Amino acid sequence: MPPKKKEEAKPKPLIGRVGTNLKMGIVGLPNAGKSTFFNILTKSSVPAENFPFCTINPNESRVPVPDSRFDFLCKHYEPLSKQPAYLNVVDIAGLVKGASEGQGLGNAFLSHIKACDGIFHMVRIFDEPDIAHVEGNVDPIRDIEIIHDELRLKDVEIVKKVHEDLEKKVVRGNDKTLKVDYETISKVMNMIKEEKGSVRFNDWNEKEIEVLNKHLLNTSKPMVYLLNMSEEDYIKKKNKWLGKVKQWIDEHDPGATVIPFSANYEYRLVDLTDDEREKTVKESGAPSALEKIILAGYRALQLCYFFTCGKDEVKAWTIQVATKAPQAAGRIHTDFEKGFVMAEVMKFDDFKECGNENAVKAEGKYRQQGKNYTVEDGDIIYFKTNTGGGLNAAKK
Ligand SMILES: Nc1ncnc2c1ncn2[C@@H]1O[C@H](COP(=O)(O)OP(=O)(O)OP(=O)(O)O)[C@@H](O)[C@H]1O
Ligand SMILES: [Mg+2]
Repeated sequence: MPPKKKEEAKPKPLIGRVGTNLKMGIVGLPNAGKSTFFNILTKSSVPAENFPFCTINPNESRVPVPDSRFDFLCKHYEPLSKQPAYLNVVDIAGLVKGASEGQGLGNAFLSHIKACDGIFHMVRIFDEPDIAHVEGNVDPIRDIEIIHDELRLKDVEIVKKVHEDLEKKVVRGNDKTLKVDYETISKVMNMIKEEKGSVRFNDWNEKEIEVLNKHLLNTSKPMVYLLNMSEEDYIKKKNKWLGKVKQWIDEHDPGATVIPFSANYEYRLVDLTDDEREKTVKESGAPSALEKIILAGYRALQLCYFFTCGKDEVKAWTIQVATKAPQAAGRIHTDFEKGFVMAEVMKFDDFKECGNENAVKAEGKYRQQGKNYTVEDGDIIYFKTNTGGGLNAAKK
């Protein structure tokens, strides 16, 4: 008897919006360093001033995702056009205690967060007497708790309404089609009613995730903590809050990415020429944390990319993790999804090791994959499609 074909584990759907145009929002108290960080990321000219609420409208930017594999491919193919993957980042005005009840920019700010898919949580651990702190003094744990609380309280407000509405329909109206919705939302309500409760901390099943994705709650968004320290502390790798904040996060948000950095130091580095930057980093012994931060944001959104390569273009195509080959082809053109025949896939490491496509083929490592193939990060792909009658190798 032939061996039973192993069932491929179906990946769980992701919590959040479906798509590749996802965004990280920078969230934190006023004067935490959000706009400074945004400016560094984009080198754009958002005002970064020493007064609260200098960012009134959300500012959005696209930041190239650094990747040595992409650089290698560009060097190899010397293409006319180079298209890296991008991370979308939004600078959001500072949130204050009571925002969920309309304090500060209140609800406007919270609706900006709603439009984001993940959060860079900017935490001020720099002590700088000239830069005002809305709460009067530097205390990052209190600040983190304020942000968590406001995000949670806004969710409570939203969920309460949804819950009441579902209760009417399911309990009183006996509408069975909304039973899962009602049960899931009741579970969410019990969870976030509690102080420090968060949707993201629970392990939801597929049906529940479908319900959650109708509401895109704040506390379901992945969070990357950025601990903004003074330049001096960053270079010395010492700060009195660092240990305490990490411990708090370990306890209350286990598994979250935490990156200490210094917005001031990065701001200085970003204006230097490559040579000057290299010299500064060598002298200080403190490398830039920017690449790490961008990658952490990209990963938090559960995005990855495959490459298409040729003399015309080397391009990284963003997809959500666990995307199948036809849907990945659909990123290039919707016709490629409809007319998908196969994906010819090289692994980047094989390509690097062998030196060129023919050598990869000769080694038998150039693989033809069908519609059930799950594209992996860094795959180099040629799609074959039957659009237009014939069989086409489709790159772009
Ligand atoms: N690591 C740091 N050390 C010292 N000063 C810093 C650091 N990071 C930022 N600053 C300074 O703090 C001030 C406020 O920064 P920024 O405008 O970026 O804050 P913000 O979080 O965007 O505030 P708002 O919510 O009001 O928009 C600026 O003067 C900036 O130069
Ligand atoms: Mg700002």
